[in-house]
Amino acid sequence: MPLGGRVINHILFTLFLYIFSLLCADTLSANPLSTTQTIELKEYWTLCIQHTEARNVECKTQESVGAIEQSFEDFDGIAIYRTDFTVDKSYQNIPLTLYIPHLRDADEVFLNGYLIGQSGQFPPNFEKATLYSRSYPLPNSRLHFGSDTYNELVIRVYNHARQGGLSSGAPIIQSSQTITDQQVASEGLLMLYVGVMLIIAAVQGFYFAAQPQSRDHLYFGLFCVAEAIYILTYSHFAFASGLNLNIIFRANIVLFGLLTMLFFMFMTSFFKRRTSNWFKIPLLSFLLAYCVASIFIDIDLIYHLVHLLQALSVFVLIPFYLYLFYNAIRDKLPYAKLMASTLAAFIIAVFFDILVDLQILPTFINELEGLISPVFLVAIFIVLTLILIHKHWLYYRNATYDYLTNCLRRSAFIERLDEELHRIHRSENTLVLALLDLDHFKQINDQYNHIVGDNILRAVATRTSDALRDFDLLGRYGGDEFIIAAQVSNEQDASQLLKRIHISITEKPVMNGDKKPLYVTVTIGGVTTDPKTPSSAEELIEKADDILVKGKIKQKGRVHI
Ligand SMILES: Nc1nc2c(ncn2[C@@H]2O[C@H](COP(=O)(O)OP(=O)(O)OP(=O)(O)O)[C@@H](O)[C@H]2O)c(=O)[nH]1
Repeated sequence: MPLGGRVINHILFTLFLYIFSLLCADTLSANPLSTTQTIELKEYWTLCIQHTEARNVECKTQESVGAIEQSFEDFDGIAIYRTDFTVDKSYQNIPLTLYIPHLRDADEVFLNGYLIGQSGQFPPNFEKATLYSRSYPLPNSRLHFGSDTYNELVIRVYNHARQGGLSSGAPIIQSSQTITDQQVASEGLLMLYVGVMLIIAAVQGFYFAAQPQSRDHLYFGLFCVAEAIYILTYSHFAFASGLNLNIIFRANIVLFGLLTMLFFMFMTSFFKRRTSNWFKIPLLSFLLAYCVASIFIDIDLIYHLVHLLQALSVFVLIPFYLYLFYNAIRDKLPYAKLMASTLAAFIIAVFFDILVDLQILPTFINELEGLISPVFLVAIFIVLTLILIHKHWLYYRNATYDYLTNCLRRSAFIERLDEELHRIHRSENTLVLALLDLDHFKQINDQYNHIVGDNILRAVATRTSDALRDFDLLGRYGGDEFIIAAQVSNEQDASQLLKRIHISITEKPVMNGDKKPLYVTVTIGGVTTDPKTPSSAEELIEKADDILVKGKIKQKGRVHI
């Protein structure tokens, strides 16, 4: 595995450790029971329903509070959850708050007959407050204190177009301070997630600008922007923004489609898969139609669309991605395994999210919701970003440096030489440019083998580089030819430098495993610039080449200047 891959693997491993420690912390703090005292609500709740079209009311008792469909099937209308509780006198001076985890519907909450809060709106101005948890302060003046006086809690829910009610568990009552702390913490986490997504998007935008043929940077950047906005739709900031909640809800659903589309484009682009148009065009058309339809479709029907997209993700896209991973690993594409495992973690999280959303998991598994916590997703996105950046860096490196000797490639050398010549001319200094050609190298290759030849090329590069200063230039000009450029004081200084390089290459043998040590000889042809006359890189290289060719004919193994 290349060094970069190993480094990323270590980072990945560390991140996963970090995530799991955070997940544990997250799960603990997500359960307010473990931190401060909670006022127990009765386990038994009465649930009454009234269908939109019918007048009669039906009631059942729930042993532990749950979704409406646990007690009544296919319900559409107003459901009323009722329970009672006592509050000890010691709470008289403590502000208390009722916290309801994620509720799909609009709701109104009554304490001892008084409306204490509502989210969303009931018809006729229906607004669906589906994405948010609720917290309602319980006014002390409305509470009855003492262990023998009961308080009545009623939660009216407008359940419409989808099963719901108190499907995420029972509400809790705690000190307002605790609930606020908790909400600030989770809102802070969301905002951190949004910030990280936007930073990643900016980084990807930068890399895309530097290398426009790499569309994966573009798609991943756009994906992160869409993800940031998607997460914002869940924030309390959106809830309190005054925007119509149905509009935020629709935006959330549209973004879900957009994210699916961008993820598909990113995956096919990263794994360089030319997906058949028979697959791609209908798929992208469907996703586009989904996004447009989510804006205009009647809000009652929107969940049918969502279910369609969820089915497409589970039955078509996830198998397709697994097929991509399989092919990439089989073809040994760069980063295939690492990318596949990171993306697989992300896909599992999304798949899990879909199952939680459809409420088809046993309740205890829902506890694992930390899997889709922002910390987990941020870690995945950071790993993806590192992989993309490393891929870009390798691309840049391979375009700039010679793979075998680690010297500049010819084109990169000429580019840097041009810059250096401008600088040298402005400061009226002198530069020496020299070509180094190994003597009888073909013979070495033929007599030993190419691996020995490669070792010699590497050794020559290292020795030359050691003889130069950090800011001098060293490049590989061709097969067994190297090129250097260095600032010198005058021609004599240049000659001394080239002799020093010559000695450092030839004085010691190159050790050749258990075979005998090999001495190499090299011919060097160099020119110096005139501080008063500007010269181009091409002119200088041509002159040095002339001197080298003539030098090789005249006397090999020497410095000619
Ligand atoms: N091992 C190895 N050989 C290479 C590499 N690139 C080029 N060569 C070989 O380097 C040799 C260059 O030979 P020439 O420049 O023609 O001549 P020479 O044998 O060095 O002879 P003179 O330069 O006239 O002394 C060829 O045999 C190439 O196959 C490489 O990356 N690794």
